[in-house]
Amino acid sequence: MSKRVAVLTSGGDAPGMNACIRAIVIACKKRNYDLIGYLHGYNGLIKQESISLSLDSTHNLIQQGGTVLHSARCKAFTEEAGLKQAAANLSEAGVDALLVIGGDGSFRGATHLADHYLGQIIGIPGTIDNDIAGTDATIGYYTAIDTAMNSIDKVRDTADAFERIFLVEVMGRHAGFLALNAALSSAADYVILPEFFESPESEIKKILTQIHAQRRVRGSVSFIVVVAENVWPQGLQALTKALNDSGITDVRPVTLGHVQRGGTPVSNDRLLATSLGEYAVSLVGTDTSNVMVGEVNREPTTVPLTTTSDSKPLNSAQVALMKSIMNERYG
Ligand SMILES: Nc1ncnc2c1ncn2[C@@H]1O[C@H](COP(=O)(O)OP(=O)(O)O)[C@@H](O)[C@H]1O
Ligand SMILES: O=P(O)(O)OC[C@H]1O[C@](O)(COP(=O)(O)O)[C@@H](O)[C@@H]1O
Repeated sequence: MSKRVAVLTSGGDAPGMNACIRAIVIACKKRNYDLIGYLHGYNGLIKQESISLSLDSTHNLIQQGGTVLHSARCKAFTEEAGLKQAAANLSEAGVDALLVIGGDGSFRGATHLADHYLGQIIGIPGTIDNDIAGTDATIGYYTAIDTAMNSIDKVRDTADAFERIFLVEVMGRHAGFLALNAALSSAADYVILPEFFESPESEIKKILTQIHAQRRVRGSVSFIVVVAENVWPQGLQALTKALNDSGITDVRPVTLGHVQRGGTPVSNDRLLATSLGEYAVSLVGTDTSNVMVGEVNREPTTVPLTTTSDSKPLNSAQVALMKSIMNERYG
């Protein structure tokens, strides 16, 4: 039986969201489903701002960063009136299934929408932070690692030239996946992660141990500290000052910021986005609802939307590697 499907992108945009939209368009076309795209995240649902997505719209889409549906954070959707309006609009538009590409906040919103909307809701994980339980990786995460790594490589060039200490802040909201992988892949010297942060004092002590030991072994060389955002109280400037106060001068802070959200998606993000988009559409018309699709060990999975905010541990082998070759390299 033909279905009407809707898709939107919500929360922080992530490279690969367009690749996912492309897969959804193709999968819907194949099954003869109608597809509409709501614009600006949940705002589009409330304001009935939508576009039809035809096969023409998929041309050259897989490699584009950002999202052609635009994204947003929508305050009105966190209120009962907004949720009810969105549900009423979906019913009026005859939407049988809503696909939400977004992060854990978007899935919390989708869970609340399910109290008012009787159609199917399927989440697809899209965020550079990889902070969603129920999937090994999220769309956009792999590209953001590469972007951060490439930026840190460039910082390394100037750090080496001046034999300076650089602090590089990497995104991730309250999770350390991006910072850990960016640090490992760029051969940083130390990484500060929310998962292991104890106190500024103990962290400064550990950094100083590494800097002094490294200088004893190798002389005056560069030293790169990757810092996950939102970890250091009062931010990177405060960490710079704390190091200055400890006798380490010539420290430069660099915040990578939103550059990490942009760019053409790398192959792993395109592949994940394409698989998850197709898989989500394959569930339309089944009894499965209020779930997120994901991939675990390269196999498609579904988990209840309500569990996607559960805590997700860092990979233990990577943590051991991080300690061995970075944070505890010199004992
Ligand atoms: N508890 C909630 N109830 C309703 N909507 C929510 C809730 N939490 C988040 N949302 C909606 O999801 C949007 C995106 O969430 P946010 O946390 O900003 O990004 P992400 O989905 O990337 O984690 C919010 O702007 C809001 O519209
Ligand atoms: O774009 P904003 O609103 O400045 O938000 C920045 C936040 O968004 C992110 O880039 C992505 O987070 P979400 O995917 O959870 O929205 C975080 O890493 C960062 O903390």
